Amino acid sequence: MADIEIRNVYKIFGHDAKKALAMAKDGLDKADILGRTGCSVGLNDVSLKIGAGKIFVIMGLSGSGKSTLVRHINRLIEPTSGEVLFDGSNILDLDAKALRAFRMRRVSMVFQSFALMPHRTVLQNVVYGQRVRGTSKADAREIGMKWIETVGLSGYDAKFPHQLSGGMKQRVGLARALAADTDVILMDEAFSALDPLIRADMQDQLLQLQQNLAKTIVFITHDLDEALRIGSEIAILKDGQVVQVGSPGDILDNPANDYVARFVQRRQGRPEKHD
Ligand SMILES: Nc1ncnc2c1ncn2[C@@H]1O[C@H](COP(=O)(O)OP(=O)(O)OP(=O)(O)O)[C@@H](O)[C@H]1O
Repeated sequence: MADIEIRNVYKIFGHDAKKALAMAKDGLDKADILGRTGCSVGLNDVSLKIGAGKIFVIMGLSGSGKSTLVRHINRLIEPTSGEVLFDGSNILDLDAKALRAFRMRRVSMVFQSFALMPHRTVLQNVVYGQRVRGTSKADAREIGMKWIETVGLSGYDAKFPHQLSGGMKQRVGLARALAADTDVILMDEAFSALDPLIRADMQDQLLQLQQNLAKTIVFITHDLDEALRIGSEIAILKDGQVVQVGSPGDILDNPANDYVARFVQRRQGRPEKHD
């Protein structure tokens, strides 16, 4: 189990990050800062607490900062300013060796693009993390076969990624993250490339698995329906800022502002409110 705290994180992309950071802290908006400095504000004073053992969804439109935010949790991206705490320790303090161990044992990631190794079989892909950390071939095989079966891919262990459909590839990605047995799984638009029925199946399967696993899952999506379906808690991002955090019920019943309300109205098929 692991809980994560993101504290006042800013991420500025571009050469004049210091100037842009000061402007963001002064409350200038993203477009203004881009115009004046050429820097893109990826995240703007994001603070979030992600509780252990839950599915926490980060939702927002394209460019709102979802991928940038989730990549801070395994330090694929470092903040321009702010802290990322994992069970109370700042992961920015980890040295290279500790960071490798952290990525191997504590947090794994499932990508929209599957990111499977094409010349390795399903089983080899699934057990890769276990093998890297020194698990014997026999033990890794046992772990791998268990997860391959759990995600519904029995009989496909010796196939190569190109022999699988998109939905099957994403099951391999999920089995790989589960086999790595980390406390936290980051899922970046993991189901977005799948067609609607397969996507709904994968959502169901994730919810079902989670009942037993109780992992800390951070799930990114641009789809409110998906967020409401699988999230215990949902954070909505706009222009790198958190505009609302709440349960699915909170988001539906009490949208924090017009931006969130428009998502909810669109979902319910009502005409948008203009005032
Ligand atoms: N490497 C980078 N260099 C420059 N700007 C970047 C970089 N990565 C992200 N950005 C900018 O940061 C902002 C947030 O991007 P991010 O990819 O996190 O959004 P997103 O919500 O994940 O979008 P999408 O749903 O399209 O993946 C955008 O304005 C983007 O242009």
